[in-house]
Amino acid sequence: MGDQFSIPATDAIPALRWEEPPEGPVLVLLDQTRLPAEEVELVCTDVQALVRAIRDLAVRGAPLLGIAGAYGVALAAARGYDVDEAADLLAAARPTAVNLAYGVRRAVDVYRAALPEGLDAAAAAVLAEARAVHAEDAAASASMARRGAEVLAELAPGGGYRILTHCNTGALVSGGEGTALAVVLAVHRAGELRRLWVDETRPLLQGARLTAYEAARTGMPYTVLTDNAAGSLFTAGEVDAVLIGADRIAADGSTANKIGSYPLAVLARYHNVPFIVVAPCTTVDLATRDGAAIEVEQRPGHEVTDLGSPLGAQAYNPAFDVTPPELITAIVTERGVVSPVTADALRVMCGPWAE
Ligand SMILES: CSC[C@@H](O)[C@@H](O)C(=O)COP(=O)(O)O
Repeated sequence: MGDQFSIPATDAIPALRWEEPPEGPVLVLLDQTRLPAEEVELVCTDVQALVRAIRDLAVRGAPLLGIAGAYGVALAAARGYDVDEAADLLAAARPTAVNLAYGVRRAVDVYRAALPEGLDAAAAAVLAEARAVHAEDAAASASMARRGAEVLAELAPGGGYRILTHCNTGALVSGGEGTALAVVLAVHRAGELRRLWVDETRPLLQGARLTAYEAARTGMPYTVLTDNAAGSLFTAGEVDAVLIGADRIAADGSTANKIGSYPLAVLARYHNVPFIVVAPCTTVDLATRDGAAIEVEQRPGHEVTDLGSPLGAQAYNPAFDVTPPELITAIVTERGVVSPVTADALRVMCGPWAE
């Protein structure tokens, strides 16, 4: 079994970092299952521990999973484990966010290419690659924030925005400030955020716990609502735009994101409100043809029934749903914006490496 232990978190609260204490390299994660009640870090000394942290959602969110996957391969290499076996375990830890497989593959490719120079050189090369994946995501986040704020101004002119978001897409899922929440933060810094509506995001409350935590830390005006209150909010004319992230965007623009995203897209269309997806090109998977081809992770039923269902109650608990491209007003990446969402425009923006 993998080795994990907990320590109090520091002030800076990075979602993840690499450390090299005398006992050997470790990957330190902010344990997102314990936020906001406790800021505690989880120290992973081996790949099994990291895989468990990924499955338990201690580390989560598509871009961060890619970063964690790359560092996981680096950890295996640095500690002398079987790198191929570690890579397989990591890539299979969660199936929907394509970033995880992407980060693992990038790290393994670099490891294999460097192996003729020796094990130490290969371990150093793969760590450098993991750091590059991390840094590139930070840069992508900054670019998405800028582009997203511009798109919002075009699609919903007027400023003073009331933005509805779902799940958690901020610094907790990124090497930088995140995806959709990075855009919201840019709007807030520009003095144009009237209100951030935070869907609580059942069953694991990534909105009520994590987005609210980030909104509070950054001083945004925010309000948490139950997922099923969103319709009333639209009816009341209280939403100017919906901004969400993505776990996988198929070649046709179909977008898998946290369960409950698709109903928001339907509501947004009915109420004529822009529905904007913000994600790096590492989330675009041109090898996945369409929404039906996206594997949706099914989570354990107790996550749904724990709140008081009778013992033995069955649960339907998909982690994600898929929004078809025709319901998405725009997809914003670090490379540009597609609106309307078409397969050709996506390929031009994120190909050829996403293929
Ligand atoms: C930039 S994060 C985009 C998505 O990864 C996010 O919205 C999401 O659905 C995360 O789901 P989670 O199950 O918490 O990993």
